[in-house]
Amino acid sequence: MPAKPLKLGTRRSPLAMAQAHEARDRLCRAHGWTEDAIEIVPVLASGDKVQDRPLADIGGKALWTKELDGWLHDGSIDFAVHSMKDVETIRPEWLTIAALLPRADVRDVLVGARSIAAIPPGARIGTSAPRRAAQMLNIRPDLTIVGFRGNVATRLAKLQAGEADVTLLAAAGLERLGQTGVGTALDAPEWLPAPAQGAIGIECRTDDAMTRRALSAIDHAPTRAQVAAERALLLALGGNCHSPIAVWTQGSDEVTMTVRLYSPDGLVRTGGEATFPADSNGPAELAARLLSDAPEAVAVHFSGPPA
Ligand SMILES: NCc1[nH]cc(CCC(=O)O)c1CC(=O)O
Repeated sequence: MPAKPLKLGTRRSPLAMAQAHEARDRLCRAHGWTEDAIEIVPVLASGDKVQDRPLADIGGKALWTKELDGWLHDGSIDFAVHSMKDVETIRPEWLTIAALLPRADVRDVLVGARSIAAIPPGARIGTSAPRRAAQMLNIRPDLTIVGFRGNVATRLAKLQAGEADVTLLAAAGLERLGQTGVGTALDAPEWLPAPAQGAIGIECRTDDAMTRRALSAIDHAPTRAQVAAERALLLALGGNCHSPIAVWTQGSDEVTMTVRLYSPDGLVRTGGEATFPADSNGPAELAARLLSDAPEAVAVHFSGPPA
């Protein structure tokens, strides 16, 4: 057992809490600790406080980690558990992603229709994610997008209340909330997930050797390989949460990445696929190739690699 309980910081949405419990269970199991070795410390994140506007318009992914980053920095917590999909591509040096838990189902789930083809003409799709909106409009330009923020239960309730006809949710989130019967999972390569979807990451202070060592015991190498490749791709594309990008990675030592970039209205799309060793320059090379091929309507949403 650690000398005193380790403090695990998490957002307090039901999904974030489920993920925090999964992290605690895995860590205790790996080290033979009892549950009281880890104290769960929940926070209401800025991203959860503002529900009426798209995240991309109010400050982006930083709003999911701002409070927990502060608590890590001042020592109020020892580590923080995040959906890697929500963690910015560039993180401060003093933070380290010390563990990635085994990736869950990476797919999106369509709720409200049995398939994309079965969605009635002109139906309203509830989503605030640029990738989901663009991907759907690319396949079904007749559909209308309506903004749809909030946690999983809120979005399902909004759908029930008729605020939209169809919505899209991550299979991983539904699974972790025990809602496995909901909707139809959409398969690649027709429909691609978001970078790092389905992966839970644990961050701690880079100089906290003890916590890093404890977390390394539950790091899942294949997930790390895929998430690292997807984050390297995002970095080299200069994408942010406004940029409609979809990516699907298979493999671990050697990875195959299938990528699509869109204009926000979904009308213009470019894409590519490549296979390379996970720890190579492959993601950056693929990004450079995609950007050099990208039509203007797509390219303006990607700024390229940082200078
Ligand atoms: N954008 C919010 C968010 N961040 C992570 C997940 C689901 C879990 C995951 O992808 O790891 C969700 C909900 C959703 O997209 O339906």
